[in-house]
Amino acid sequence: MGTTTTPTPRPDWSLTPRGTVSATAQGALALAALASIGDLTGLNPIWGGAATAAGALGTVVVSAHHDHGPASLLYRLGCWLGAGAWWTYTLATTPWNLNTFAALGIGALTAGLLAPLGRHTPRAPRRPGTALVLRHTSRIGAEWEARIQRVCRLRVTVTDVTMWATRTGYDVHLDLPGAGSTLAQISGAADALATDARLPEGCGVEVGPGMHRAAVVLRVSTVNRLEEEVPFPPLTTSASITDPVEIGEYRNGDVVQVPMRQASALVIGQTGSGKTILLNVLTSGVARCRDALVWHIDLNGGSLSQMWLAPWLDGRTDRPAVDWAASTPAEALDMALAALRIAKDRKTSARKLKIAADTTLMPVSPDLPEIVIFLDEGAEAVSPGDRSVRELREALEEIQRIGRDSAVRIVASSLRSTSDVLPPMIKKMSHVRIAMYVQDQSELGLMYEHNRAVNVADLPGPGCGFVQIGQATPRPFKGQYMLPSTVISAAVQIAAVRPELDERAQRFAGRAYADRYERMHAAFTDHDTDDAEGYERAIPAAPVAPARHLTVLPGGGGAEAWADPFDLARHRPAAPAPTSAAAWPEPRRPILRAEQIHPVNPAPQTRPVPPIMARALAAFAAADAERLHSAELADALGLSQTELADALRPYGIAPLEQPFKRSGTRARGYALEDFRVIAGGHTPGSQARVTPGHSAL
Ligand SMILES: Nc1ncnc2c1ncn2[C@@H]1O[C@H](COP(=O)(O)OP(=O)(O)OP(=O)(O)O)[C@@H](O)[C@H]1O
Repeated sequence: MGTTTTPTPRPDWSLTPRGTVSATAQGALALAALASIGDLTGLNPIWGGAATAAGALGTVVVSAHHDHGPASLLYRLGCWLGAGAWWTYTLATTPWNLNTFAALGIGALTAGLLAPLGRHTPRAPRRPGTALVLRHTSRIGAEWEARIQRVCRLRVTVTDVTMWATRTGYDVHLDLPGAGSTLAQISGAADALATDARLPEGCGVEVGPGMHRAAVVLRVSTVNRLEEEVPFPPLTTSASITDPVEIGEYRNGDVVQVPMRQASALVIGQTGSGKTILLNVLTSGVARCRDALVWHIDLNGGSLSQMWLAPWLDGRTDRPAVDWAASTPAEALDMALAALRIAKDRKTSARKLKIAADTTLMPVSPDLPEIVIFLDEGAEAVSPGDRSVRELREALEEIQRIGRDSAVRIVASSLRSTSDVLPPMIKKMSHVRIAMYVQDQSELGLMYEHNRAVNVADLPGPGCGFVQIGQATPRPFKGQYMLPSTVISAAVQIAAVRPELDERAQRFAGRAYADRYERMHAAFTDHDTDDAEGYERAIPAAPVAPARHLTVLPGGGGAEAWADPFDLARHRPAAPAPTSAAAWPEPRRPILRAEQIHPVNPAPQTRPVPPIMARALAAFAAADAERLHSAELADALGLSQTELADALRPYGIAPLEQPFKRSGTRARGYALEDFRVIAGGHTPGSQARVTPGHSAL
């Protein structure tokens, strides 16, 4: 058994204080020694004052550096000032009397008793980003912290609140508390949070990821912007399919950008939800690209393709804007099989191109364009229950499976997303999923796998929808509003500049593709309007830059020859000119501005003023105003703003582009002049009367 030896502790002769008492005693003795030396050497008291000031300043700087708390700083400052004052006093007088040493003793005792205050106590940790929260938004941040605690039982930290540029809402940035909390817990409670915040009807809370896994962004809308119209912007034709297609706006004013180079898309929506208008916007977004072609499968009586083909059917363009449109299941099958052959061929034939471009994705170009097949309400036509269309369905499904790299993509639309009408594969393979206005929550549930962030209450009406891109949370948006006249002028513009299908693909597409124009002409001319004269009037003679000038065509005749409201609607301003003026057709009739025309004598007979015009004119008269805000006019006519816009659209009357101020409020609205013109009144200073083909815009 061995013995253990305990090492003898070595004596510690250092002057380092062992505790509060020794530190206090050492301090007092050192001070007394300094006072004695000062007295013996006759040191000037000014050095005492200087040493005190330097010590106090050093204490402040060092405390700030070590982030000492306020109590610690005050204690250290107090010690320096007390000791310094005592020493300076002894230099000015003498330390050798009882009172002076009594003061030193009391000072040392006080410093010893208060010593715990001097310990290093760092400030309370600052909540990340709290300093960034501006004063006027910090109240909002505090409210949301309390709300999330109440509704989700999570103690989150709001790090920032930013107002939207549109002033119609704000973003709340927050950090989750950890301890197993996830973004899903908050997004699942989005509806409850919106209710708790008492947001107005149609407004809501969108929950999205932040900069890291524990960061969350709440997009809170406080004004229902989805009720406002998003006009279709002027069309440009130099885009590439590798750029996303813009289809509308989110609540915060951000543009909805849909990637179309690699993604297939699915659009659902009940009748009247705005599907066709959205498909028109998507068609223009793809067809305007220098490296993409649109093919339509339109088994729905031509409701999608008709207007895109109209300028070509009418002989105004040499080729249609839409490269191929199928109106029968047989031709749709020919199209799908042709696209499939092209996709398969490109898989191997594009290999050299990929190596040359050193890219893993087939590079598209005007010489090798992407093909996007639009299937208008055709999902039903390829529904799983229908055996007769099995081949078409299988071909489309295979394109979705293999056509990403080969740049053959599908945009399918359907009334519903249930598996009895929509092949599950088409839904599964659609990277972009858009659900236009529906009344039934279960429809949205089926489309977005019952994502709890998706609520039918967030869609105030037609033209609104949810869009989901990839795995992102579906977000409400308002689609761009594309009018028939805009489609037709876009078709003219696109037909002039779009690419042709590459020769190799044409060979793989076969005879069905080579003969397509004849069949399209026959099929879609059949659907054309009998009123050729009226239809010609609807086609813009030449594109004009959007401007709210009164444009009147010369003419005469009786009131019976007035333009149909639908024609008037189609004479709205068109998009800007295509790349070359030579591409434009000759105008049928010269277009003159109001100030350029001579008065026309009023016709003896006049058509009765439409009731909506009469009531609107009365509302302007009652308000004694030349302009009225949309809300005011809608109220006066007992309509909602959307109903008012819908009622006036056939007459070509739309709100003024620029908002204006009335009673201190700035908003968009209508001009009396527009109603006067349509109602057959006289524009100020003019005797011009609207005659057939006249446009009020
Ligand atoms: N983006 C929009 N902005 C404003 N209103 C819109 C918009 N989209 C659609 N609407 C309104 O909804 C109506 C129906 O639109 P659209 O014809 O596109 O619907 P749909 O779903 O194709 O209907 P259907 O299946 O019956 O043809 C339009 O006449 C218009 O009043």
